Amino acid sequence: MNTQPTTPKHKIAVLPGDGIGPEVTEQAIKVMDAVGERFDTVFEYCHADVGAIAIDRHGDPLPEETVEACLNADAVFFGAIGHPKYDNDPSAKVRPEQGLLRLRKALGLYANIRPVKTYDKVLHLSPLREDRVKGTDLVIFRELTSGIYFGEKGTAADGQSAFDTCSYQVEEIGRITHLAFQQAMLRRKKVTLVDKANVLETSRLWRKAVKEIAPQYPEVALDFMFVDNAAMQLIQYPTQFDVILTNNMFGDILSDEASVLTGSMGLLPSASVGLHTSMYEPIHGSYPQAAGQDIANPMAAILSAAMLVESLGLHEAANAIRVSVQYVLEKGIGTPELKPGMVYGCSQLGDLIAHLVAEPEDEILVREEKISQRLSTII
Ligand SMILES: NC(=O)C1=CN([C@@H]2O[C@H](COP(=O)(O)OP(=O)(O)OC[C@H]3O[C@@H](n4cnc5c(N)ncnc54)[C@H](O)[C@@H]3O)[C@@H](O)[C@H]2O)C=CC1
Ligand SMILES: CC(C)CC(=O)C(=O)O
Ligand SMILES: [Mg+2]
Repeated sequence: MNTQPTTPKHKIAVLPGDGIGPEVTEQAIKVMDAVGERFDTVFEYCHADVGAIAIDRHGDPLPEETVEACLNADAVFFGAIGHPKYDNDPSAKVRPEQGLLRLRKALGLYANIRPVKTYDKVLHLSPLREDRVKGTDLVIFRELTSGIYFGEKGTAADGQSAFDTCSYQVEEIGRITHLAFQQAMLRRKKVTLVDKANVLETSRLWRKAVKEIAPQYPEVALDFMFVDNAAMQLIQYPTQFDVILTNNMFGDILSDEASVLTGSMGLLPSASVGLHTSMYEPIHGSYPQAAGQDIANPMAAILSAAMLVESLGLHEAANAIRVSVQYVLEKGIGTPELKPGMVYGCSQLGDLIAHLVAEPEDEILVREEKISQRLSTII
């Protein structure tokens, strides 16, 4: 009888999408393969189409086989979708974004978790004052399958008016609220509900529903902030936040804003979780201006891969990825949008981070040598 332990295998559905999506996804996969080798884990990938590429190939931004691939996987890695030919055509009936929204719904991904953390040694990457961003460590819990992005919408026949409806059910608010409070219990025990309860009925429902749940977590302090103020406070005094809980649209907007604290949209990862397979995706879009140029920052995608790996229980592997990304940034290595003088390409960074995660953390000196050796072969 063969008593050899078998190498664990994880099935990952990979949806590269459009624009820079395929480029950053390729780097994330490189890093996952490297970390898998080091920690004796195999990732088996099943590629599937979503977004504009899926419209081109299948006439549908979310073909049924893509949903099947996701439902049959242990986790989904998603790049980005979106193409200017649809962004510039308001009358387009089928749009890449519908693929993403439908996928979130099909997988029941009601919570999008977006961590925002600055590292002391790379505070200078932020365009904001270092003393303001120092110590930022917050996480946004964005409701992801309801609200105004999913409400009834339409345009009048004469083209003179249009509407989008925002509606929420108490149950939809409750399930993400529990996740946010559970996360707060593991952190600094503070939840800030961001809403517009001075104007919006749905926001008043959020306040009521969240207040009713809060007593189940007596150690967690709950406070409330209107979204316009929150947009300002996030830049002015970001360290006041621990867990931000908010609806779909406010979370979408505030998290792009929050990326400025760290220095780039290309640095923020996310996890979307809910009823079925979880999905890991950078917060950025398809950044079409950069597509095919090898200049997009792959770190958001690579850090999303770290969240994916973590979700599979591979904590050391996830940590190896995070440590390597941080190390590279600390060494002043990055894509051009981060700072003048950072001139590395998307694939160079993927190669470098894959190389770093492949071996155990060495002493700094050994790493220094490894970095310069590696750079000399990939530049
Ligand atoms: N999750 C998704 O797939 C998303 C898709 N979109 C779609 O993406 C397309 C472009 O939308 P935009 O509003 O321009 O948002 P975007 O996120 O693609 O880009 C906005 C800006 O962020 C910066 N940026 C984004 N990703 C970066 C990266 N990896 N490295 C360095 N800089 C980066 C660039 O300065 C870029 O101009 C649209 O079609 C939109 O619908 C937008 C947001 C999310
Ligand atoms: C299609 C959009 C809702 C995507 C987006 O901006 C996001 O999820 O951050
Ligand atoms: Mg967004």
